[in-house]
Amino acid sequence: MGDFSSLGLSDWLVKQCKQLGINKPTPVQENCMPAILQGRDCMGCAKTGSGKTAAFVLPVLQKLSEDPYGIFCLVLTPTRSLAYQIAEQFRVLGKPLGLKECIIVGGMDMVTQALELSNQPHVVVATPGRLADHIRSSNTFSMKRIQFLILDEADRLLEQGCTDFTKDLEVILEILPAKRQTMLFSATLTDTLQELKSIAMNEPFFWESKSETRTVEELDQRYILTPEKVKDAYLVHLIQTFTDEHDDWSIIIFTNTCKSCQILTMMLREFNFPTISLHSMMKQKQRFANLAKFKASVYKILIATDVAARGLDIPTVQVVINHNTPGLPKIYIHRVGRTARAGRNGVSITLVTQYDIHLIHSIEEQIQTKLKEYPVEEKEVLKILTQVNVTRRECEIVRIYKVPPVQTVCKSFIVL
Ligand SMILES: Nc1ncnc2c1ncn2[C@@H]1O[C@H](COP(=O)(O)OP(=O)(O)OP(=O)(O)O)[C@@H](O)[C@H]1O
Repeated sequence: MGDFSSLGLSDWLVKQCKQLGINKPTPVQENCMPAILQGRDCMGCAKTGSGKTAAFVLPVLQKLSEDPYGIFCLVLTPTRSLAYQIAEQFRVLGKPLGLKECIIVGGMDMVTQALELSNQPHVVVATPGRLADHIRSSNTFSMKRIQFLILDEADRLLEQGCTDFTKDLEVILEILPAKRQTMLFSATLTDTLQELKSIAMNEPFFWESKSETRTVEELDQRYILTPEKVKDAYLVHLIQTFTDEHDDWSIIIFTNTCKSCQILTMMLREFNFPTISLHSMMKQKQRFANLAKFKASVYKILIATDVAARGLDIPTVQVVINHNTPGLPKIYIHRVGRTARAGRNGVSITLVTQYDIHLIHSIEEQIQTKLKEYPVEEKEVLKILTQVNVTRRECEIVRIYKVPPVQTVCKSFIVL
């Protein structure tokens, strides 16, 4: 493996990388960066946590330093928190350039954003919905001269899921110049390859990490088979065990709905676990505040919907628990990819009910890895079962009627 200089990066950028502990390029960086620096469109598909962000940030900064003007680069990404994370990488690595970047996401003030856009930032990082709103409602900025368009988590941007970005993407693509460099990155590009190729108009350089498996080797992937009614007791038992044994570990628990996210958060708090949540029914300010507290390890447990499944890079996350089995292997790959990043170890545990066994089989087939059973002392789980279920019921009532519990059961008898 070469170093960053041999890939064509300038000394000042190599120095910036070193300061951040980025010394040797990862395979996706080593393979994609020379093509990008040569001016080619590029599609990069590499596992979670493998450094895809720097693979596009570094060449853009290099080109920007050669011919700086704004607006030079547009990055689109599916979630607001990811937009902030990407902008942060541009800001830190591009510090010597005096880089002006601007973040355009929903939930924040439109007028302030419009002003920032009209100030000609070098890099705009946006979620498609809010940027399309600005394009529809204002003519105070132009993207006619952008040189780079980057679609991060590109497959998500193009799929027609519960949040459908395709209409907004059409509005955005309409105002971009045809002559530009387009880059598409994700850990799961292959399902939507044809649609993606049509966005990168010039025959793109395509790089995919050669590996049998689609998840990283450092990730220990486990499952627990449990009846639906015992699931929460397993969850409490797991959290208790991890927090007892590893006080420096952070844990993300994924669940499928905002409601479930709220109830589980309340329930784990009743057991005195330092828990915080992230889901789309929360106000944007609250989402940022919660994520910041989790990143700073003020709270060690985050309960999230799939709004946090992609891209988030939090090195302290050692465990991912899937409270529900994801319906799509792709979602599983992104969720468990929140741990075991950049060569670190991590564990994922998926709670599987009798109705989810077929889902696990299709996940295993896609990732080309067999999940191993996670050993649990069942009698310890049964000891807390009634108490956990009573607490959950109380939390459901509190959530509906927004009244505090009439009586709080003593939870201190959980001994593990
Ligand atoms: N060459 C490198 N050497 C060491 N660490 C690196 C290198 N490049 C990037 N990193 C670090 O690796 C971590 C993961 O990188 P990044 O978030 O870009 O992953 P990703 O491939 O985009 O993952 P995902 O698919 O989950 O979005 C970051 O903390 C980043 O700073």
